[in-house]
Amino acid sequence: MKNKIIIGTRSSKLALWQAEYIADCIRQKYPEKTVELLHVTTKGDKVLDVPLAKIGGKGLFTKEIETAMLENKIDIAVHSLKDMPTQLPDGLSLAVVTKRADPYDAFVSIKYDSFAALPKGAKVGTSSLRRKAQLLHARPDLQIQNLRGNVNTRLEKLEQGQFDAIILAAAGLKRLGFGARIREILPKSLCLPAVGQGILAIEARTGDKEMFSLLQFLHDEGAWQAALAERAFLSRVEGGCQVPVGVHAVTDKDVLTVEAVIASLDGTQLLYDKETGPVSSATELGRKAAEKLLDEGGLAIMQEIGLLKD
Ligand SMILES: NCc1[nH]cc(CCC(=O)O)c1CC(=O)O
Repeated sequence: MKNKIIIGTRSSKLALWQAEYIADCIRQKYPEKTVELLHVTTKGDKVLDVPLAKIGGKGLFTKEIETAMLENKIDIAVHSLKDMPTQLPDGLSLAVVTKRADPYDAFVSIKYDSFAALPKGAKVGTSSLRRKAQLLHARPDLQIQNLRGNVNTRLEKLEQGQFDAIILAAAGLKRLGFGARIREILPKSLCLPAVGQGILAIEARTGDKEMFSLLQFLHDEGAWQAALAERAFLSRVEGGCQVPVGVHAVTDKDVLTVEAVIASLDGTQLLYDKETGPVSSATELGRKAAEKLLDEGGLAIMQEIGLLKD
């Protein structure tokens, strides 16, 4: 049995909060164990001047951490599930996902109370094609401008007056103590969240029975089933987190409902589907939503984006 557990994490404030949170949970559950963090820099942390969609590449925020785990430098890694590719590298698996925090996107602004209050042509900052496409679908007049950097940097840019509003994941804002900056949680009818948004995932070496059983106390069944459905959707539509797709699954006892959208980059086309069925078919429901949307024109949208992506 290991006495010391090393958690690999990125060094952004959000990543550190998340890794510390899991470290604390483990320390409380197993007071006899030492839990340490090891900071790892990923490509996504280094390349800050390029829109995410242009850097592309799977595992932009996870690859270097996964390498450290395969080299036994760390035991487990804590990630936002949203940042994890659907296909994990050989030798690594999802050990557990934790209870979901707020899954939705938040409207943050100094001047305006709500998304609906934005004047014509307002400047909205977000680097996510998913948010951009859905917001433009509702409000084609808006100027959606690129906004990259970690949560703290993005809030600073808003304060400097570069934007009328910015959109960030509510979960990240709340974790970092910025919940009071949220003017409005965007309803899912306006902006469906990203795969896994609000869920923390712990990755471990496949077959590391000790870590898997040690972490079981963090497992949340509802989040796990939602993650299965949402990740099945994403693996079918492909393209990772930087394509204009949103998907959100919720469980209610034995029933799972998954809602999904695929949109064109300019928001003019937006395809929506909703599937409901038994929780035991979470994966099938996610896949079914993907197949339907691809059939109904989603495939053409994805192909067009593929061409645009030089
Ligand atoms: N891509 C960055 C990222 N990854 C996870 C979160 C928020 C936390 C979460 O969704 O669990 C964020 C920030 C954001 O999108 O505003």
